[in-house]
Amino acid sequence: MTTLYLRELEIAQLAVQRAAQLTKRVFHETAKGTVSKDDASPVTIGDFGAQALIIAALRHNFPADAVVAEEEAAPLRADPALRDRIWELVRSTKLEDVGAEGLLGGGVRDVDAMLEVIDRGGSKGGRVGRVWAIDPIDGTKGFLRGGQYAVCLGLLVDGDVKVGVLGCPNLPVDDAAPLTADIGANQTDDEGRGVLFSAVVGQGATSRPLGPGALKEGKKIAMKAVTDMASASFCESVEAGHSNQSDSAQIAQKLGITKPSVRMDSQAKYGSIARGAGDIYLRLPTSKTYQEKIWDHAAGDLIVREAGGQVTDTTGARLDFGVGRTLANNKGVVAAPAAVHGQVIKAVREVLKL
Ligand SMILES: Nc1ncnc2c1ncn2[C@@H]1O[C@H](COP(=O)(O)O)[C@@H](O)[C@H]1OP(=O)(O)O
Ligand SMILES: [Mg+2]
Repeated sequence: MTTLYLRELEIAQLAVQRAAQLTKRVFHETAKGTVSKDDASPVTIGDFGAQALIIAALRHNFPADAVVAEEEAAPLRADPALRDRIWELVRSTKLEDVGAEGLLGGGVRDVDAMLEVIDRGGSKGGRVGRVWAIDPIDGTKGFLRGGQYAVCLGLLVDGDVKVGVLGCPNLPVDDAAPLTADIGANQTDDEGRGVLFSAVVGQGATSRPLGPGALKEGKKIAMKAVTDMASASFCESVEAGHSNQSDSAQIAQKLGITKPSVRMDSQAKYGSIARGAGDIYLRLPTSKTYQEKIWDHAAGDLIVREAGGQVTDTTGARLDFGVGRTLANNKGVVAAPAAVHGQVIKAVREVLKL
């Protein structure tokens, strides 16, 4: 049994668990309407807060590692009221498990340290060394709708994803729960929800309840074998601007898939197919110019591959995480069980004329 990346995995899981605790607090305030639409965006507050907590944990444990994250602190330096609201959340979000909180270094010292850590996410990424990719709230539209979103953390070493962790506070804990469309209804109840997906390269993928208490042992997850395309299910973005939904409908038809797509926000899609709740994830370019961001795919890519899937772009090439902050060498994403991935790519290429 290899123990490679064991410590990275433990810290990443706890860092995501803690950050998700912060986003859940913001999520429930939004759901209850205590954050008005004219207020600073709850997404903004959750994003900055979660990013600060994750980077603080990484710097405490792996001070030499580079970090690629979405946000920078400039807007907070210009807006003390916003800064202070975020600080209040960051200061007061701790893991229930005191030992685990200690492993993460106990949070952030003061408000200036918070601004400083948020700004530590500016690495250019690249092919060399250790780089953590963070999306503090992936699926911001889902977060606002009361639907799916994910706290995402991946470790790249020399451009390859080695560790991936996804916290999905609004997915069912139960791996066998059927795949349903984005809830989108400002649900306020965490009962039965919240799952933490993890993978380490070569060691498989797991799921476990996201908490709030001490993390339980993970259960191995695996993609479901697709024996009959007619009954396969595929998922895609809720946002038509993120993935071309008419192309996906044509591809599904070509494959003989008869069920309508399941639309959900965020990398919860990767987690859902990895545990066999869905079968195929299609993300089809809507523009020639958009470059996917590494933090939107690093964790999901590894979790699906370690669960028996294959993840490529629309041409069938593996996602290249070593070219910087974006997946500049790739267009779109096609994730499916390894046994049928080639068949899916063939249909994708025919419809997109690649
Ligand atoms: N034109 C686009 N094509 C693909 N993805 C996009 C596009 N514009 C934004 N995104 C990204 O899609 C992600 C959400 O994906 P999903 O639809 O699967 O929930 C967000 O991280 C968002 O990035 P950003 O946060 O920069 O807006
Ligand atoms: Mg994102």
